[in-house]
Amino acid sequence: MISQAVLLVNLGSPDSPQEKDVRQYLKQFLMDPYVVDLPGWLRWLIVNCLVLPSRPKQSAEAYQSIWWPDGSPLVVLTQRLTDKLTKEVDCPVHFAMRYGEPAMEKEILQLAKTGIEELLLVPLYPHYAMSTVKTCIEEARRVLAKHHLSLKVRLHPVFFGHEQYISALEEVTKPYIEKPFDHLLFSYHGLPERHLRKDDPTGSYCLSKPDCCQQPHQAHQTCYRAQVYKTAELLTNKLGLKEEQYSVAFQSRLGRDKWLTPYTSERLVELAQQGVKRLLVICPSFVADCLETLEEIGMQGKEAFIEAGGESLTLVPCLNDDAEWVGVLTDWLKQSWDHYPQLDKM
Ligand SMILES: C=CC1=C(C)c2cc3[nH]c(cc4nc(cc5[nH]c(cc1n2)c(C)c5CCC(=O)O)C(CCC(=O)O)=C4C)c(C)c3C=C
Ligand SMILES: [Fe+2]
Ligand SMILES: [Fe+2]
Repeated sequence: MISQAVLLVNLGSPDSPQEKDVRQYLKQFLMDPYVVDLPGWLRWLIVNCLVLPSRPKQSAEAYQSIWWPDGSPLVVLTQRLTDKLTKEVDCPVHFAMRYGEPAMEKEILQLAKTGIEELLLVPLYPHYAMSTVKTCIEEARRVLAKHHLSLKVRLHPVFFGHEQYISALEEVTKPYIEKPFDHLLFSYHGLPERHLRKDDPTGSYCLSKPDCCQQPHQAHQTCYRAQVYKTAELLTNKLGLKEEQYSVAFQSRLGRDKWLTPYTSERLVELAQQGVKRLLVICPSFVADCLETLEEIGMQGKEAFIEAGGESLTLVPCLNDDAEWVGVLTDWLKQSWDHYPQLDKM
């Protein structure tokens, strides 16, 4: 039997909600070439001259409004999930964050020192994007090369359409749709449209026509938009919702580029103006509640919706450390890992 370990990876948070820690975190995050995918000198200029002078103060206030006594909700919830999985799975289960602490480098090194031979990297993102999954893969590759580690690293694939993932989402959503509501909004984290084109393996399919994501195509293996629409379609089918009962929008736009549309901020106002009073919002691009769900939707979004004439905005919680989700991950981790691709063969 070879010795194995699991490393769950999520995005990460600042060390504290203080402005100086938020600045350091934003700097590391936004200097990542898979996030701000511009030539190095231009990225440096934008991050240092446009973002860092003002954003840390604004983001720190947002973080302060959702921070928990034991830390950032994203980190605390990922820790709780890890603790529950540790009790179910026979090998060590650790978690790391792509930005901030616990850093991927530290966790991979710590596991390598225990003498494990095989590591399963599980990016906690249902949908592929270069700013999430790809950057985790590249960071793992960098760490392996830097420390000359001969560890076999396998990658858990994205799970946007996996039946068990959809069932876990159904379980957390059901109690909310059983009460009266007018509309369910799927609010996914947005991306610059350019990222979709860059990741398109055919080089020409993504965004070539308005309904490109609705036609089956090999480009969808890395098409974030096609994948998020698939999650919405599968979940609403399971919940038995009609097309007019739900819609999809994209949140958290940053900068002046064109991001995926429609924007959540605009859609919330539109829905209120169309007469929607009781709105449910679900955010399936996040597996754990975080700044983007608790503050952007649960606070700012709610205020905007009510100001535009809506009556209530209810946020459906993320999967977090929900028992059904723990069961699904346990199943995936206990299966044979042979079919998970090896990083050095990808
Ligand atoms: C779920 C997938 C995510 C994608 C895709 C993503 C892309 C992306 N994000 C930014 C910029 C920011 N995102 C921020 C916070 C944040 N983003 C995600 C996830 C995705 N990002 C999460 C889970 C969080 C919350 C972290 C937490 O601590 O709770 C932030 C920081 C906060 C702020 O200042 O608004 C920024 C900045 C870009 C540019 C991008 C794609 C190019
Ligand atoms: Fe983000
Ligand atoms: Fe597409």
